[in-house]
Amino acid sequence: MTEFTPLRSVLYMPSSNAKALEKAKTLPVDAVIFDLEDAVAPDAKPAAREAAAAAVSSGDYGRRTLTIRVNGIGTEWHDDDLRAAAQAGPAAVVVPKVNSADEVVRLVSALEQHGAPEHTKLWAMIETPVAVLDVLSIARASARLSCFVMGTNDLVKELYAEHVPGRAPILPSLHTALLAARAAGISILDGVYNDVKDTDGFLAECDQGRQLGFDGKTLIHPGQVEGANAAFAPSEQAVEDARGLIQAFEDGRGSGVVTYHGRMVENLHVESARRTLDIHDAIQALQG
Ligand SMILES: CC(C)(COP(=O)(O)OP(=O)(O)OC[C@H]1O[C@@H](n2cnc3c(N)ncnc32)[C@H](O)[C@@H]1OP(=O)(O)O)[C@@H](O)C(=O)NCCC(=O)NCCSC(=O)C[C@H](O)C(=O)O
Ligand SMILES: [Mg+2]
Repeated sequence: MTEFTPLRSVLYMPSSNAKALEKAKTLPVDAVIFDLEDAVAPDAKPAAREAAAAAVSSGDYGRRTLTIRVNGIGTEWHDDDLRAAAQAGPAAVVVPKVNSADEVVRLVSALEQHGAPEHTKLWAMIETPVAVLDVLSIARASARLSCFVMGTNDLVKELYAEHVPGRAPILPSLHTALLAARAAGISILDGVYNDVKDTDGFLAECDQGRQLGFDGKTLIHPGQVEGANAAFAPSEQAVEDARGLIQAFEDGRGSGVVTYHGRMVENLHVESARRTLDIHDAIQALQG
């Protein structure tokens, strides 16, 4: 058994879109976010809430990690969404625009009051300036908080910034959230890429997200799934290197440092290599 749950590809879909809900059963996504927030029109929200809860309870999505994104704190739909999501018992309830540790504590308490099972975690979206500025305390607010999800559209909007290749305007925010997630030992997912027809731009952003340290990427279209799965999985070369490096270190047992293919190897590199193999094994197990 491995402790990793792969979250390479995490697909949002409007819970009001029956076709999309059906389609997701056939897609090789690691996780699904049944959305009740931005992608659902106000009139459609009650029916979408029911559809999301039914989808989670259906057992029709195989090994995919299922989550529900509720409407934000303070909106007219939030309480009903949270209750329905808690009772459906998905892997996580995703809450947009979480702004403080206090909000996390209150969300967790509400989930518990609504009878959420223990396996239902909280995923907090980091998408406002105040959240970024307080992100470490948010990350540490509750053991039930297991993942950050970057909301890069809202972040760009709130900063009066622009969407540009390379994402320079929001890199400080992405780095800060990553630092907090790693310090707290939780997962963190990159934001979405809006242009569903721009494959090159999307793949470049996946590579950037992996290099920064994200565990995976949130997606908005089935055409983005394959690219994210490839980008956030260790390559064959990386797996081979990890095995070779560990072997080289074990062969040199007793000496704290060896070389592998000319590169210095110390215990910290072995730990990284073991993590690579754990992620690889978890992905293999998912596919098996
Ligand atoms: C972006 C879209 C509106 C495009 O829709 P459409 O033009 O219908 O796409 P296609 O015709 O290419 O679709 C082909 C088939 O795939 C299905 N489909 C499309 N999108 C999804 C999906 N997300 N999940 C599952 N299935 C999907 C179509 O039904 C077609 O099926 P078929 O005919 O049977 O072959 C659309 O992709 C879409 O609505 N995407 C999701 C949008 C969304 O959820 N937005 C909210 C989340 S993003 C966000 O808010 C992030 C954050 O908060 C931030 O601040 O950044
Ligand atoms: Mg948002």
